[in-house]
Amino acid sequence: MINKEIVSMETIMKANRLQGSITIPGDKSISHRAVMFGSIAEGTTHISNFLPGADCLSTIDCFKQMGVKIEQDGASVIVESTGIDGLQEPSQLLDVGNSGTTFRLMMGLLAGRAYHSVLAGDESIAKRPMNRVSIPLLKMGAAIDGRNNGTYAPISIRGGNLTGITYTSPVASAQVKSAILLAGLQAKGVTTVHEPHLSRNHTENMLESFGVKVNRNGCSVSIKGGQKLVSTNVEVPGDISSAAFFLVAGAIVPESTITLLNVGINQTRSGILDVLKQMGASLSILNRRIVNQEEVADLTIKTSELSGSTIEGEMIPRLIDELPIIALLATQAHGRTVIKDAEELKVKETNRIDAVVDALQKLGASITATSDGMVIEGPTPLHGAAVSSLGDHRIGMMLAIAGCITDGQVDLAMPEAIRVSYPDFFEHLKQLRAGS
Ligand SMILES: O=C(O)C1=C[C@@H](OP(=O)(O)O)[C@@H](O)[C@H](O)C1
Ligand SMILES: C=C(OP(=O)(O)O)C(=O)O
Repeated sequence: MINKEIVSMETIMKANRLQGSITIPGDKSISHRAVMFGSIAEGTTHISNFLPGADCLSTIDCFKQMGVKIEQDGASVIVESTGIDGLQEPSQLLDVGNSGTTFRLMMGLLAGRAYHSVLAGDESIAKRPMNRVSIPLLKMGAAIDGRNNGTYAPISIRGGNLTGITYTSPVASAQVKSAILLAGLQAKGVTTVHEPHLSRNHTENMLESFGVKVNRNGCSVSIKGGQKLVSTNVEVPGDISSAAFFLVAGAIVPESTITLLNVGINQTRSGILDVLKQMGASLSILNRRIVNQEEVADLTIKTSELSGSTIEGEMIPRLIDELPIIALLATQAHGRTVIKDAEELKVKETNRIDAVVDALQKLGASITATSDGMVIEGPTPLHGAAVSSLGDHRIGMMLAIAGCITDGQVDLAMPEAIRVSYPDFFEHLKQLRAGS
């Protein structure tokens, strides 16, 4: 969120070209889950290529506070647990920092624990709706409260004694689905979640790796309570949501060729690849392989002639976090791009419809907000301006990539927000500018 006092500033100048290859850091969603599931599985879990971003470090801190032994050294993590019943009642508030994923998945987990806990986070977290998770967890029998009748953090939970439910979620949200499944794991009977479109399925994939049986049927998933997780090793693939910034950079900066190594391309996450192809980008998907139930590939992108497109419906959950950078891509495409069915953008780290539209308008883009997305006309030359990440990592990275094509520099306030998901972002951008 906007601080009155600007902490720091990053200046980004136009790039003549971007060349080279980057190994994309670990996936944020999968890193969170590896720590969480390792912490409730009996035994030792070794995690490699863990994302040491601020959000995932918050997840580690929360479990350490509940007595789990976790050693983290960069991208390598060792979790030692006696199982879910070994999690101790936290004596202090659990601080998730800026991480919605930590908050909502922990709500589901703590709903099954027969003790008291309180979850809180930063200013942005305090504005994000948590009732999407409190409502189903209350139905399962947990006692949950928070500001505005359990809607906003801090949220207090007194868990235990849960009964399985069948829940139809009004939103396609992996955080909601995962929270209910984690509560369901500790509930009597079977718990089923139906969602309007399939959201990312890393929870289902990884629960299976930890020995839990999960039944999937289209947009529905069921789990039987009482199953125990058995520790395993997790190799985290690179994060496609981080790769997206350099995919777009490669497509819009002149004379560029960028290769991104080790990128997770799970079908429920790879909407950005479909959109790039649909818009005419020169994109190659190479060396496809499966790592721990997750598909991985190397991606090469070149400067491309692009045309506008419509992005809507079931595609939205497959690229929800990529929409800010897709908006930038659309400013350089011929014709109109329409993004709809994306109201969820309003409840992320910022209202990402307003944040994207305001910032890109400052740079000279032809972009307007709609009630459920945005409309962009292109191509438009962009110019430099003073802008801010507003404390939102994805807005910060989008603006840094915009600075690579603007006439005149982009002065980006609050660039430190980027540490949440991509601590090496500016280093990687520098390497590509240098053509290494
Ligand atoms: O489950 C996850 O790891 C995430 C799910 C998505 O949120 P929603 O579940 O709110 O769609 C996504 O935006 C977030 O960055 C990570
Ligand atoms: C929305 C995001 O994360 P979270 O919900 O975990 O804060 C994101 O990474 O873009």
